Order: sequence, then C-alpha cells, then structure tokens
Amino acid sequence: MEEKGKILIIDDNEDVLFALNLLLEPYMEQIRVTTQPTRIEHFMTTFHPDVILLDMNFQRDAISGQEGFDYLKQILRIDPQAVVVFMTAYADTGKAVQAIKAGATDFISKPWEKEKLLATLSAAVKLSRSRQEVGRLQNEVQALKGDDRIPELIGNSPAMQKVKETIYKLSDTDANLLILGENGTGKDLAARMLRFFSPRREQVFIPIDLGSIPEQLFESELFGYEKGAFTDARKAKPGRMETASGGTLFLDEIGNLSLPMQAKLLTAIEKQCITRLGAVNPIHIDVRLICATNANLHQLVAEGKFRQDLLYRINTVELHIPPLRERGEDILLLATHFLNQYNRKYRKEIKGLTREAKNKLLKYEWPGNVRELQHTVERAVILSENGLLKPDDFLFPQGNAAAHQPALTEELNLEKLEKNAIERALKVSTGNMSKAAELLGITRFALYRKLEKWGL
Ligand SMILES: Nc1ncnc2c1ncn2[C@@H]1O[C@H](COP(=O)(O)OP(=O)(O)OP(=O)(O)O)[C@@H](O)[C@H]1O
Repeated sequence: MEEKGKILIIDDNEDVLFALNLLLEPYMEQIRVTTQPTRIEHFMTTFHPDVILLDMNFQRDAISGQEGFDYLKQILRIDPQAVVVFMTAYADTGKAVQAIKAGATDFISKPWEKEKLLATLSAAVKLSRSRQEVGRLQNEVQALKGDDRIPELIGNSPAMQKVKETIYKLSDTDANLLILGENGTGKDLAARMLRFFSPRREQVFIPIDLGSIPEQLFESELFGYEKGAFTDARKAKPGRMETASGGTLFLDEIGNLSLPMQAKLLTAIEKQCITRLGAVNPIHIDVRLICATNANLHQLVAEGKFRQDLLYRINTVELHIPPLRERGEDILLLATHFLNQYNRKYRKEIKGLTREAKNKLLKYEWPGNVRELQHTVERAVILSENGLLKPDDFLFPQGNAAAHQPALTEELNLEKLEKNAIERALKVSTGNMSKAAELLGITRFALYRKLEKWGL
C-alpha cells in the first residue's frame, strides 16, 4: 500500500478480526479491532482512525444490514468527514449503492480478495488524508482571512484618542510597533486596527500567542520544518513567520519568550530570513512586526531577562494602552457599545442603563479591563429582562471596592464626584500634574485651581 494509515475494524466475528489484523498488519500504520460497536465513539475520539472498516450485519443470520447502517449514521454524526468502508458477506449491488448513498466511502464483500481489499483500503486512506488536509487548509484560510469587520477601538478619553492618533500616524509606515498594556486593555484589537489601516491590509495577518507555544515547539512553529526534520515531520511545513511574509506578524506576549528563543527571533528579524528545521537554505521574509506584552519589558531588560537589542528591534514605536480604570469616561461608552452588540446577538431590546447602574460601573476598578467589562455586560444582557439594566444586573467578584456602594445621594453629589475624580487622577498618574490633567480632560492650570479649591 502506498500510504499507510490508521484503521479501526468493527466486526462481531472474532475470527474475522483476527484474520484481518494478521493480513493488514504489514500494510497499516496502526490497527485497532473491536467486536463492540458501542465503543465506536471511544475509538474515534481516542484513536482517530483514518479509515473505519465496518461490518454490515451484527446479529447471527441477519442480512438486512440495518445495524451497519445505524452504526454508519452514528459514525458520521461524530465526524461527518469519517471514511467508512462497509463489509458484508451478502454483497449485492443494491446494498453497495445504498451504503454509498448513506455516506460510506466504499464497499467490500466477504470473503475478500486480498489485492482488492488492499486497493480499497489504500484508496480510503488517501481519501481520508486529503479530507484532513482540506479541513486544515479551510481552517487556515479562515484564519488568514480574519474578521471582515473593521476593527475599531471605542473610546474618547484623551488616552484613547492618543492611542488612535498614533495608530493612524503609523498606518502609512512599516515601522515595528510594541504595544504595552495590562491584560484585556485592547492590545490585540489595536494590532488588528493598525494592520487594517496599513498598506498591508489585503495581506495576511498572523497572530502568535508566544505565551502558549511550548519551548520545544517554538522553532518548528515559527520557522517551519522540512520533511524528515524530526520523527513526526511527515511533510514539510512552513512556519508562521514564512506564512506571514508580505503581511503582518503579531507576536503577542513577547515578554514570555525565553532568552535562547529571543536570540533566535532576533536573528530572524535582523537578517529578514528564516531557515526551516532540517533545511540548508534560508528563506527571505518580509513582515511588518507588531509585538505586545503586559510585562514591563524595560524592567525585564534591567533584570537581564529580556535582550536589549531585541527590545530596540521591536519598539521602533511604543504604544501604551492604559488600564480601563484610568480612562473612566470610556467605561460607559464601551458599556453601551457592548450592550448594542449583545442586544443584537441575544435578540433583546434592552434600552440602556439606569443612572445607579452607570455609577456602579464607573466606581469599579476593572482589573480585567475591557474584556471584563465586555463579559459583565454580556452576562447582564443574558440574565435581565428588556427595559433598563440595573445595578443588580452587574455582578462583580466579591471583595472588590465596587461591592460596597456608597449611598446614592453621595454618588450623585457633583462636588464630591469632582473631588473624587481629582484624587483618583492624581493617584493613577502618581502625582504627575500633566498626566492627571490629561486624564481629567482639563488644562494643567484648571487642575491647579481645583487643587487649591479642595485643599489637595
Ligand atoms: N477600546 C475597545 N473598543 C472595543 N472593544 C475593545 C476595546 N478594547 C478591548 N476591546 C475588546 O475587549 C476584548 C479584549 O481585548 P484584547 O484581546 O484586544 O485585549 P489584549 O490587551 O490583547 O488582552 P490580552 O493581554 O489578555 O491578550 C476583545 O473582545 C476586544 O475586542
């Protein structure tokens, strides 16, 4: 057989299983046999056969093949792409046609002719492999095409306006960008937005979460490999950097990269070429690089945990996305955006938020940033009735400051709100007056006047 595959044989006759096992052993990569069709799901999910050879009649003297058809249905329910070859001692054209119509790939009769059996199984293995390849390619195409919607960072706070301005300014260039910010602040969205407005918009966007690639797979994932480079390398495969060539490569969680991997990445970026594992010749690549991390890379450099030369390569421009708690005015804008989104998704007609609910959102610290806000609004939309969302519709983890809501009268006292806002702005900007004024959306001069007024 040209291509060896994994085969599962299901037959109630142990002698048949024994004979088939013996006959097929030299021609198959792995064989599993069972007399119990009830174990089909177990084998399909743990063994992942390329081909299933299924007997048609399971009861003594049965000739209708009905049980076989039932099991075929079950197999195709579990995996519609499964390749099933039917086997019966009562072969006739009518049943063969019926079996193929029901979704089987082929049909062989017992007793089998060895050559015919091998040829049928060989074709079945090939079909299975090409179906797997098509599935993989379809997934890849979908991932490469990405989302058709325009990625848009919602937010009017001065900090967010600055982020968007930087993205627009950068869009004509090929400059490498480093996006810094806590988890859930919108780094991934910012990267997609930059790509969307860049000349590489029509080209691929390949995101890689470096935090989720095990160290030992890093090189093969990033640089690809040639056939035979290691035991499982049955076929050559391009790495993500090669696939991203011509387009944009988004390296997320770059702070998680070990020092040896940093050295390899640096060489690839500097030389603009990669060498697949097991290959001799390097391949030129042309990628626009966007990196992101929630770590303080400058501090990691100071601690000797991140290479300074790599940092300089990736941070031609640095974009800092502040945590949501530092851009309070975006909270309600984002909440409304997500409310509209989830109204559409869950076919609801929730009109908005009560004033008390808005206050509750504004007072919360949002440790999970925009992602947490998004999930909080989604949960509220799912659980509440149409009308307005109330404070009780928004649930926060216990122990957060927001759980202890002050009296409503205090919340709505404008003077107190102003004083609180100034105190908070000073706290988050660690006393930097320009930054505090920017956060508050007022001039430095106006801030000094208010500090005097409140004796701060
Ligand atoms: N300004 C924004 N406007 C609209 N949606 C946003 C905004 N910021 C973040 N989101 C949404 O919040 C979620 C989290 O954002 P994203 O994945 O971009 O954050 P991240 O900083 O990359 O997170 P992580 O560090 O955990 O990877 C996403 O669903 C994203 O669409």
